[in-house]
Formats: sequence, structure tokens, C-alpha cells
Amino acid sequence: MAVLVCGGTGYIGSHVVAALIEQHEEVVIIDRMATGREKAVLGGKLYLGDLNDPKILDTVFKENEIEAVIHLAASSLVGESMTQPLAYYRNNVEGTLRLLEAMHKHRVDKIVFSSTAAVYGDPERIPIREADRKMPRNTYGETKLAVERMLHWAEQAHGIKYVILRYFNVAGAHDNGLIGEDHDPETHLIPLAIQAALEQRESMIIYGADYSTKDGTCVRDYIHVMDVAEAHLLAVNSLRNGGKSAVYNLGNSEGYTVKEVIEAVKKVTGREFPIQIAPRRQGDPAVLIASPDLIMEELNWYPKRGSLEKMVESAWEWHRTHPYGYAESKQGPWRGELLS
Ligand SMILES: NC(=O)c1ccc[n+]([C@@H]2O[C@H](COP(=O)([O-])OP(=O)(O)OC[C@H]3O[C@@H](n4cnc5c(N)ncnc54)[C@H](O)[C@@H]3O)[C@@H](O)[C@H]2O)c1
Ligand SMILES: O=c1ccn([C@@H]2O[C@H](COP(=O)(O)OP(=O)(O)O[C@H]3O[C@H](CO)[C@@H](O)[C@H](O)[C@H]3O)[C@@H](O)[C@H]2O)c(=O)[nH]1
Repeated sequence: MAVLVCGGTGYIGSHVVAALIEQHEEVVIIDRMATGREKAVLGGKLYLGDLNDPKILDTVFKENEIEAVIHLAASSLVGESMTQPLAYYRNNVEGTLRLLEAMHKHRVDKIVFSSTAAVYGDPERIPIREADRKMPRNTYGETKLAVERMLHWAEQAHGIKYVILRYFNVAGAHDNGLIGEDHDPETHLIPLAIQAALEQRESMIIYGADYSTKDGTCVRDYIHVMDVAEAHLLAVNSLRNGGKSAVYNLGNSEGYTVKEVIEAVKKVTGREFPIQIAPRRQGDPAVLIASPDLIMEELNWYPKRGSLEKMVESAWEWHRTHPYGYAESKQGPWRGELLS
């Protein structure tokens, strides 16, 4: 029987696919390849299609014996979600609704869902625990929370068991050197700083240096993408073994400021680049740090690549050897031009 990975050509999805294949799992992927890359797929059977299309879902479930679903397919840019909220509801909420309808129809009753620290909004305490207040500050987080609630009710009525993984800030690349992060446009801090180190950008912008944190910049909990991928394997196995539905934070329980991350990039790459301070970015909470105690206790997961320097080294290795991502040369708007 196969594991269906929705969004398996994306950054995190491709690492989940690689981890499944390393465990000799049969893998089926569905992806509309909006932000994903075919070259990121190291194995499995790939369907090009959109979750909002019930016909392609029907085909995937009919042509394969699907045992469990790992659902990473989503639109996930916080800023974009504020200007296109309805598109985010359509893709993230309606897309998941279609997926759950197909699972119900084809009697598939296990799903692992990619949620986010963004469901918490401004946390009521640090480190954040799963039961803490959830009050998203952006549409992206709101759509993920809506899906979490949908999963709850789908279990009540249809017996679909779920594991919800609330990732904090995912970083780094696979140790095999073949896959890594390649977003266009890139919005994440570590790859952007590396682009500045590679002189693909003129400078690096810090969004807000007036937060009440130790150096005035935002604090985030970074987690290596391979540690994230391993958590998915444990989650699938837990559901296979009759484990209960559950919600887990996925982070390292350590926070680093934006300035600390930029310093780590300068140290690891051995390169200097200019920094500009800009106003705060809309929707950014000051501090997000996970308590991952629950997933450690219940699934025996623990992060193996937790240090910031190791994560930056891992990301640097990928970007240094793949300066244009999966493209072999400068292509597309940002690849050939300097952006600030
Ligand atoms: N990157 C992070 O730090 C982070 C943190 C928290 C949560 N997440 C969540 O993890 C998941 C993966 O994130 P990522 O960074 O790998 O993003 P990504 O954009 O690289 O990957 C998402 C993939 O899903 C596909 N997709 C999107 N909508 C689809 C649809 N309707 N039908 C079929 N395919 C569709 C895209 O084409 C892409 O390949 C997302 O759900 C995201 O919200 C990411
Ligand atoms: O050019 C940049 C880019 C980012 N930042 C800051 O760096 C921090 C991290 O930003 P980013 O890498 O964009 O991640 P987040 O906005 O924290 O969001 C990520 O992490 C969240 C969970 O914490 C997920 O929900 C999101 O999907 C994922 O993109 C934030 O304080 C940003 O303001 C800058 O200062 N300059």
C-alpha cells in the first residue's frame, strides 16, 4: 500500500518523499507544481494535478491503493495571504475539503497535516504549548486553523484519524546534496541571507529592530527540514499502529534573533553583505518558540540537527552548489537580476 504525499514536489514535501523512499515505502505524489519542482522528486509516482479538482483526486485514489495521506499542499506566504485572503481560503481550506471528501469516498482514514506556528498569533507564553491560545494574525494561519478544526469534525463523523504537525521555521537541505529550498520568490530569512552572501541580492533587509527582544529583532525557532521529514514518518507509523489523533509542535525549543541568524550566515559563508533596517513586517509576532515536549514524549521524536550553525551550514551547502536552485543556469526574473 502507498502513502500519498500532497505537495510532494515542494521544499518540505520533497524531503518527506525522500525520507519515505529511504524507508522503502511506496510513494504516490500529487502536486500542481505551482511552487514545487519536478527535479526535487527523488522517487515515487507523480500526478500533476490540483487538490481542488475532484476528478484527479478520484483517479489517484482509484489507480493506487492509498493507505495514508501526508498533506503539505498549501499556499504559505504570509504577506500574500493578507492581500489575497479568498485565494488562500480556496487553496488551503477548499483544497483540503476536497481531499477529505476523496479520502472518505475511498475509505482512507489516516492523514498527517502540515500546520504552522502561525495558528498561535501572538503567543500568550513562551515556549508555546499545543493547547495555548490560537489567535492567528494573518489569513494564512487562519486557513491552517480552519483545516485543523475540519480534521477534528471529520474524525468525529467519518473516523478519519489525523496527526497535525505545527512546524515552526523550517530550514536546511538534505544531507545527500540533491534537494533543498528553491522558492521563487524567496521570502524566508536564511535563504535570503545566503542569496545576499552569493551577491544575488544587493543587501539583506531586517524587518523591524524595535521589538522588545535582546537585540530588537524577531526571535524564531528554526528546525531542520530532515528532522521535520522524520516526524512525518513517525506520525504515519503512529496512525498505522492505531495511535490516537494528535496535534504536535515541531520545533527545537530554542529561539534565535534575525540578527543572530544573519551573523551565522556571515560566519558560515565567510562573506560580508550590507544590511538595511526596515519597518516591521505586517503580521510578524515578536517571539515564536515551540515546546516540542509532546511529540518527544508521545512519538519519541527528537531533533538531531538542532544547532543554528548546522542548519545554516546545511542550507549553505545546498545554495553554494545550486546557486540557481534546480535550474542549471540563470533563468526567470530573480535569477538574472539583482534584487534588494
Ligand atoms: N516552510 C516553512 O517554514 C513552513 C512552516 C510551517 C508550515 N509550513 C507548511 O508546510 C507545507 C509545505 O511548505 P513548503 O515550504 O514546502 O512550501 P512549498 O510551496 O515549497 O510546497 C508546497 C507544495 O504544494 C503544492 N500545492 C499547493 N497548492 C496545491 C494544490 N491546490 N494542489 C496540488 N498541489 C498544491 C505546491 O505546488 C508545492 O509544490 C505547507 O503546507 C506550509 O504551509 C511550512
Ligand atoms: O528578508 C527578510 C525575511 C525575514 N525577516 C524576518 O525573519 C523572521 C523569519 O521570517 P521568515 O523566514 O519569513 O519566516 P516566518 O515569517 O517566521 O514564517 C515561517 O515560519 C512560520 C512558522 O513560524 C510558518 O508558518 C511560515 O509558513 C514560514 O514561512 C521574521 O521575523 C521576519 O520578519 C527579515 O527580517 N528579513
